[in-house]
Amino acid sequence: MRVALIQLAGGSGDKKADIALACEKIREASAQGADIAVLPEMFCCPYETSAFRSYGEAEGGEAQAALSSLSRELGLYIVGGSVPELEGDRIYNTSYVYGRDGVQLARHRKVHLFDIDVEGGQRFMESDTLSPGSQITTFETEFGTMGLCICFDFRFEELARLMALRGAKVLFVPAAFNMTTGPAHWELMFRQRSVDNQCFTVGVSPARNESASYVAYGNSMAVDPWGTVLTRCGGEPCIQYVDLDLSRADSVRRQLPILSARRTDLYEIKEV
Ligand SMILES: NC(=O)CCC(=O)C(=O)O
Repeated sequence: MRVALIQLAGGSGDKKADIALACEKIREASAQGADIAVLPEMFCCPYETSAFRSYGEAEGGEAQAALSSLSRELGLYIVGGSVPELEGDRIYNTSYVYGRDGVQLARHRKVHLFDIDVEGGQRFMESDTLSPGSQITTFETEFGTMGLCICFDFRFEELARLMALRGAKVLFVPAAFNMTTGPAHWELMFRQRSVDNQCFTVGVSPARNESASYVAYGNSMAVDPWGTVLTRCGGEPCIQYVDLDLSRADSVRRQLPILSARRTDLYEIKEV
């Protein structure tokens, strides 16, 4: 299963141009034999709370239509980063996945909104304009079950564990860490989730743009079930390809039986 991590220089402020760039890079990935192309969080919208409504779209909107028809034309899966999704008065940070036939296979609305205020570092309040989703998302492919969540969601180990317990052997994470938390936690988090859940993890970020109000860390990466980093971008726009053999997850789970050896009878805080 060949995965293309497409680290885009998106968020230019021109939504049509960002969608066109994403489509051009997905075509390039398809020509390199990718089965699954993965885009970053908010790939056609500046990552600013004030931008989410004006760049947002309802179900079936411009970005989704473009990705759906491209997946059908090229016959590959697309994990379509995320877009601001408009529903009534609400805005969600939503990732759509399309199958080889262009049909929507999954929709994940970011469950944990990114509200942080690090002293001397990054402050961001998604909850100023976004609403949280409330579903755990997995989807089926001919390669097996896949999990999907968005950036800050991945800090919450329970969510990753639940995707793994549903059978996911690869966790896809469109994301956009920043220059405060990225250097400290990005690699650690992907390796940690991979080791804990004995699965592959794939994180795809926008490229770093020093003139943006929110500077993404980049460093899109894929990690295997042993915790080894298989591929990694730097800060520049790039596409990295990685071939994943999902039987490696079964093999690691057999040799080091973490998931099956859990003592779920003990993992509950009881009133005393
Ligand atoms: N877009 C996000 O959710 C950013 C998450 C992040 O940077 C973090 O440190 O967590």
